[in-house]
Amino acid sequence: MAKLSQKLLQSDFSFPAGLSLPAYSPELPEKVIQFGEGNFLRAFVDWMFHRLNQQGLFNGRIVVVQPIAEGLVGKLNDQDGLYTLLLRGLQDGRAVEQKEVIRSISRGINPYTQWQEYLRCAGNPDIEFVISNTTEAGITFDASDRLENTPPVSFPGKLTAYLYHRFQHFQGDPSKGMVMIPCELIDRNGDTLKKVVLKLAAAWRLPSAFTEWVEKHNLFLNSLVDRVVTGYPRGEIQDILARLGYEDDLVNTGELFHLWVIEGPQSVGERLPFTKVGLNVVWTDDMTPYRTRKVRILNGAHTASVPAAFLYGLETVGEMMDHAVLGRYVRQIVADEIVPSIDLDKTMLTEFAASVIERFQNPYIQHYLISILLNSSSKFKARVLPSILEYRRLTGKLPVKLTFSLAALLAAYKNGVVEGTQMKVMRGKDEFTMKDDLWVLEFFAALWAGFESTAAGALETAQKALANADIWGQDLNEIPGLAAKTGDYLWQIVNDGMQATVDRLVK
Ligand SMILES: NC(=O)c1ccc[n+]([C@@H]2O[C@H](COP(=O)([O-])OP(=O)(O)OC[C@H]3O[C@@H](n4cnc5c(N)ncnc54)[C@H](O)[C@@H]3O)[C@@H](O)[C@H]2O)c1
Ligand SMILES: O=P(O)(O)OC[C@@H](O)[C@@H](O)[C@H](O)[C@H](O)CO
Repeated sequence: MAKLSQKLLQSDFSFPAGLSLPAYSPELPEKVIQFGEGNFLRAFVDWMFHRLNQQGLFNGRIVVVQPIAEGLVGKLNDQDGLYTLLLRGLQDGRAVEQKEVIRSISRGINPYTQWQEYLRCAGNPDIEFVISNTTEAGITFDASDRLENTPPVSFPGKLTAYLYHRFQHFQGDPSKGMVMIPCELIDRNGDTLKKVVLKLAAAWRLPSAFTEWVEKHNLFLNSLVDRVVTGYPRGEIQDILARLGYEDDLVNTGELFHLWVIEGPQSVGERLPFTKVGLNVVWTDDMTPYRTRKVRILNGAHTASVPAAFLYGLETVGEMMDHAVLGRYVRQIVADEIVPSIDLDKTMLTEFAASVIERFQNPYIQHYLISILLNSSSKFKARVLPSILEYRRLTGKLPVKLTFSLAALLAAYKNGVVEGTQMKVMRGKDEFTMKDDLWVLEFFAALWAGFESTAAGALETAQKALANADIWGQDLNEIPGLAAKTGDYLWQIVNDGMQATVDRLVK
């Protein structure tokens, strides 16, 4: 089979009916620089710019920078930046599949081997927007990072070097400032990125004129993204390629639903007219309610249910939703514990919760529980713990199932062995991998190594786990009753197994 490429698109190859092909020139100028070549950005931001270009409303393409040494830009360049995106779900009860070849990426740059090429982009006046999604681990201050590194290690380090080069190249021209729109799922991502860039500028002793230029003439917008992106469809790739009739190493999949909330001025919204092509992009001056709603309900429901469902023996979110016990467990968590813990309009929350349940049931996408399990401890802190604390503050009681979800998470590390940067754990006879920060994995490995298999041992394990303020942001033993209840559930999981424990809890 021929590989997807610009040449193939321009040939008389017979593409399948129903596949939408790009209708704009492959030569549009580069106007966006994007840090991250992962599944999410390619199924979301790059798809949105593609939609704008299809209507002639942006007329620009995206240079993709690989933020870490290993990645996909080689594969992207092999396919001239092209890839196939399949968006699938139910619309008014009907199965819908949108198949598109996306052309918005001009090329990929690996700054580890193409540093000068990377810096040349900073001197290109057409490139005015910076997009990023480097996972929650990406926007951090690394005191050991250096401007002299080619490239600096961290994403903010690379961005600071880029902005400094641009500042020098255009001699501080105020009109050459950039608009940064990070997509990382961290609170106020734009503000955080700006702080880290300014901290690096100070640490690197860059001139105050540069700092002033960054502050006055560059915008760092906060944004919130929402779409379930399931990535490369490994379980069905042969079937998909047979239907497409060509090779594509970068096939990407996701749901139809999408929402991008951007806290920024209308003037920028006019330069990025996503709403004119029917995209669900909201420009607002306060994204807080959108974020609380999404992180606590959608991500919270995932994080609070996935360890239990995975240890129960299930593989995907769809299976979990269809399961007699786990399906009820997730719905009860959302309706009875998460929604009541959020201090926002209840009708709006209930409607959003219903749409989330519907999205989780999407029969056309395979969202693997193991992929959601990644970095669960920091996700629990940001996405579930606030609901536990707020529920208790509002009702004086601990939410039963969310408390249980903490025990289920602790159980997921049981008897784990750290190998390299990952942890190997057994689920029955099968081995699986827990991926998290190494220090978190090492903590849990040591904790479970000292476990005494009794009810008292489970309580002690829970207490020690909850005492780790580096993980949870506070000593959770201070929450009355939480350690005792978590220890109790943990013992039930260890002694009776996950299946019997969840069955009992839900019934
Ligand atoms: N997949 C989804 O449904 C979805 C939806 C909304 C938000 N997100 C967020 O997007 C992030 C990426 O998801 P994805 O599905 O694209 O994953 P992915 O594995 O396909 O891509 C990860 C990207 O992050 C970069 N990266 C990883 N570690 C990094 C580090 N330490 N520093 C800098 N860059 C780093 C990689 O180079 C890659 O570009 C997730 O962390 C998630 O929070 C995902
Ligand atoms: O992507 P993660 O790993 O941060 O979290 C897993 C899911 O909760 C997440 O991907 C959601 O599906 C997504 O945030 C929906 O917009």
